[in-house]
Amino acid sequence: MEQIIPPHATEIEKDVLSVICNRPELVYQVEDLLDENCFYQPDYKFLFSVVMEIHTSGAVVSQSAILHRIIPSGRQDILGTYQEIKRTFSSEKFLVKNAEILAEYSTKRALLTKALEILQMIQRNDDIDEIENEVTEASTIALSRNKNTEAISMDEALEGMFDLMNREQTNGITGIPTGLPMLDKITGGWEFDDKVIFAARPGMGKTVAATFHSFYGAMVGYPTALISLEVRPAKLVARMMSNTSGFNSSDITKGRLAKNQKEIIIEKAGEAKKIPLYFYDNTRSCDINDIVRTLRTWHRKYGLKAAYLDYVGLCEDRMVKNASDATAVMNSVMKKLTRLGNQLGIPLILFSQLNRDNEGRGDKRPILKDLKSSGKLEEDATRVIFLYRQDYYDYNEAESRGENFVPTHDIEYIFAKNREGQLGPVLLKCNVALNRMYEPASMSVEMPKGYHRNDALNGAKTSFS
Ligand SMILES: Nc1ncnc2c1ncn2[C@@H]1O[C@H](COP(=O)(O)OP(=O)(O)OP(=O)(O)O)[C@@H](O)[C@H]1O
Repeated sequence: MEQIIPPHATEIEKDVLSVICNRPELVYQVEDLLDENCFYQPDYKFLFSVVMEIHTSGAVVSQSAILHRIIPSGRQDILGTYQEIKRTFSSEKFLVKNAEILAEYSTKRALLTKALEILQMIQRNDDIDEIENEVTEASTIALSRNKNTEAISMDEALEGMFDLMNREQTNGITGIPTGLPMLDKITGGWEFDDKVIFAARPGMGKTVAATFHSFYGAMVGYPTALISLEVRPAKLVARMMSNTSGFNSSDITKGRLAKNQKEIIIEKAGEAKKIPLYFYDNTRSCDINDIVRTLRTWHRKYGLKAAYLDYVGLCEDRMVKNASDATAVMNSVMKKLTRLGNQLGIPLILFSQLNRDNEGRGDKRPILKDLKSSGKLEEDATRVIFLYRQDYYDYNEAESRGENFVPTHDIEYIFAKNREGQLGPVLLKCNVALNRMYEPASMSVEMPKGYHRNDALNGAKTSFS
């Protein structure tokens, strides 16, 4: 393939650098417009990164501060370039304009790299879905070009408010129903901009909650992704069929049902076939980049309205150089998920495993501090819900004493963070053997008959019953 020289403008790069090296107080004018990738010439790129490091540390970008960074970095070879840039006179008048030109060149170079990748994929005859994903990423690069300079006008913001205000409500909520009205009352259902973190110790019911809520949302017609990185789809649906049939999920998966019971399961499975619930094959990859790409494809193909991920701590990220740095991996995973949720405009319901910090306390109910070791989870979440079942501890204690144990089926959904909503515990019921959640006043949640769609997010109504 013919070598293509990436578009760049070295003279403008030099001009911009000379202004900010001679008049460092002007750096603020371009700090949101430029990053080091906006510089093509390697020495200029390095010098810019040095200037920005000093600037973001809060220090004055003086000649001595610059030299103090260059000399220990072993890049004395760059001193000549720096002196030359200092001697160059450029007018500050064009600083912002020139910075915009560099940002544009940088976008064009990124697009060129992406376009060459796409070309190679086409030549290799790669899968069309993979190619489409790269094309989507290319348009994201192009769209993000003016993200720092374009304003949303008052008029546009008001239009957005009207869209929210006029959304159709179903059973008093605008978001995706959870299957539990008490929960919907507090949350308004999962909203398009939600990043919900469910956090709990192992065995507290994360997978029960993920399967129950995702099944319910899909059942009432919202195309939903259920990504479990530890339980295979066959076992996840066994839990769902356990809920609808009333047979213990392990009896289903271990082949312990009688013939007539199996017939009931076959009937329930027949009803469930059309439900728009999509499972992820976790044997293929646990890498967040593959998960994000998959969700983008499903959003396009199936019109996804919600995605569940059980659990984020199992995600890997091949882009993080030091894979053993769990905090760096988690932060990168959350950044990618948050960006995806914002771009697709769908709620993400993410599950997280807590470490043992709570176990040493008298009251073992988790608190926000327990999430701290999981990086930016709390920061990025719109809601944080801890799951807590006293039964779990009481069962273990009864067993160690050789006593009988009668479960209360109590489960607490503890809202530790809830944007636009109340905080504190909500007492619900959870029959773990049947994968069934319900409210204390009732025995079970009425699962909708057949599959119907009442799409409260966009007001569209269709029926598939
Ligand atoms: N078929 C069943 N019969 C009885 N108990 C069950 C059954 N299936 C699951 N459980 C119990 O239900 C509890 C919740 O299970 P769940 O898989 O939701 O936990 P989790 O929070 O996802 O934990 P982990 O991360 O360890 O999988 C566990 O204590 C588990 O032992």
